[in-house]
Amino acid sequence: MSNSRNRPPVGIIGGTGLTTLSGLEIMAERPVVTPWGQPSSDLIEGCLGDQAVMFLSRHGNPHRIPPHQVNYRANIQALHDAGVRTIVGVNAVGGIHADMGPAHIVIPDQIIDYTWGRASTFFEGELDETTHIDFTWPYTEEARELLISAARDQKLAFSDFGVYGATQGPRLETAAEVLRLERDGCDLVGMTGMPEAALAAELKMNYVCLALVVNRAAGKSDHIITMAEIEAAIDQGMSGVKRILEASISGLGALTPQFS
Ligand SMILES: CSC[C@H]1O[C@H](OP(=O)(O)O)[C@H](O)[C@@H]1O
Ligand code: HPA
Repeated sequence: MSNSRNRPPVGIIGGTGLTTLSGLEIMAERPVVTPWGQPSSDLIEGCLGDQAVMFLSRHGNPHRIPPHQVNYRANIQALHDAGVRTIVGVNAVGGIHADMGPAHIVIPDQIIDYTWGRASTFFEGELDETTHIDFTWPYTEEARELLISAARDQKLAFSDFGVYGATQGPRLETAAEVLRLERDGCDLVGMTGMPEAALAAELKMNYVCLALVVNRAAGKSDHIITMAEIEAAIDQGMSGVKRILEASISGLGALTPQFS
């Protein structure tokens, strides 16, 4: 049996409400620069149980980088170059689907990208050839199954499906925009799911999203969205997200890399 501490580290990108990862046994904190510039935070190298982990804070630590200004390319490249082959993107989202209310956990299976103007590919500039990756299934199914079985074992309220609509932000949506997202088939709305997932796919990395609903999407409740409501849902739900990470991390570390 392979020693899990010798396996490639699993990358965890923490979002809103997960700027640091409690429970992580920290070994080193590495400032990194990539050809695309600086990632959002230092890479925190540590262990979760017996599995090596590289943690990166998407909005920086402290949380200061808005979703449209995250350097997604630097974040994914930094994790790739640190040996990561599987990434879990943790996301706070608004719930559109009626069953996806605050503190509900979702492991989505699809994305629709509504973002614009973001540096969204590694394949540009002086190229020898054009590259069009397949992106039919944006999340690695084996990784999704590991999160789903961990959520089930932990007896958490969760959904094993969902279409993540990635909006530009940083403002929240109008009620009409959410109705349009719903007509399009979106169950969740967030601002950071893209281009993060596509960039990981371009570098042939396994990628999966672990989403925590922190509010009902605009127009889907009888009140406007407040930061107090979002913080309360994070307080209520983030412990479940961490339990899923802890319970699945060893399996994630053992996933077959798409490259060596
Ligand atoms: C009102 S909170 C919005 C903020 O939270 C989500 O971030 P992340 O996906 O990094 O957890 C959302 O995408 C926005 O950036
Ligand atoms: O309602 C939302 N919309 C977009 N992004 C979000 N992130 C958390 N909640 C939301």
